[in-house]
Amino acid sequence: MNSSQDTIYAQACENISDFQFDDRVAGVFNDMIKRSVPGYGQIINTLGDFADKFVTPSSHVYDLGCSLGAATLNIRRHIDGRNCRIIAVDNSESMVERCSQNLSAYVSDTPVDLVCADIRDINIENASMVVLNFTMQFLAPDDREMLLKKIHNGLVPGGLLVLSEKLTFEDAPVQSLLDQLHLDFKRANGYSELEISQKRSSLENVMKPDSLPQHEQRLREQGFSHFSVWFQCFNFASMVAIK
Ligand SMILES: C[S@@+](CC[C@H](N)C(=O)[O-])C[C@H]1O[C@@H](n2cnc3c(N)ncnc32)[C@H](O)[C@@H]1O
Ligand SMILES: O=C(O)C(=O)C[C@]1(C(=O)O)C=C[C@@H](O)C=C1
Repeated sequence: MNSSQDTIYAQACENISDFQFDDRVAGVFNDMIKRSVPGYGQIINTLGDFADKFVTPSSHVYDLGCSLGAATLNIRRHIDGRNCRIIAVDNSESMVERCSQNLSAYVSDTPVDLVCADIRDINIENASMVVLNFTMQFLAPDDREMLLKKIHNGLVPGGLLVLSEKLTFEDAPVQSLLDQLHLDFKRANGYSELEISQKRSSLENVMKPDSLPQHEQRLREQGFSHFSVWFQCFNFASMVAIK
């Protein structure tokens, strides 16, 4: 997947505006997320392995907040021949436009409905797998419960939700340690102190991470019977919840 280098926060800016998934971000997103989220590549690859195990014939797979289609592309490779349909949803027109180009670069017999919409407004039905890969953290906290309820209702029995999120920690020294390790990861990937601090300010009002206990409690309250963290690196984790 092509992407220019992310230099969005490289120049000092007087007023940092709230982070948006606009055309500028979409154009560098592949580079941005790989250099910002430790374990992103491994998570994307493993989504294909989950699909192998969970996606049942003639069912639906939902990729909610699909961005450039990295998750959809990987899952699709694993489920060809199962008569399934992937519904990939994002409310950023720039992301959807680029996602469409990325999807058409590969041949597959699994149709993808690429929808430019708010994930709070779509129907979920006959789903054997739903992916929320670093998307729910951008929803208003009050909307998360309703989204997870809708996902639970739309999953078939034994269906899988993969939920990846940035985390907060109730223990202050742990929070500080994992935050620092994440900052070191960004520095090692070539981001300057200015880039790191300007991006942090721009995300402050729009990205509201939860703690692991909050995630587990909310998922169980919405009816998920099985829950585990399957991957964690610093303050980023990916969880599985099974209906
Ligand atoms: C961090 S990115 C997700 C990365 C992507 N899932 C991946 O694995 O490469 C978050 C995405 O969610 C989308 N998004 C945020 N809130 C949304 C909403 N309410 N409805 C639909 N898409 C949303 C953004 O436009 C953005 O593309
Ligand atoms: O927490 C940060 O510093 C991030 O950059 C995280 C994060 C994310 O988790 O989605 C935020 C925005 C971009 O989508 C890429 C990465």
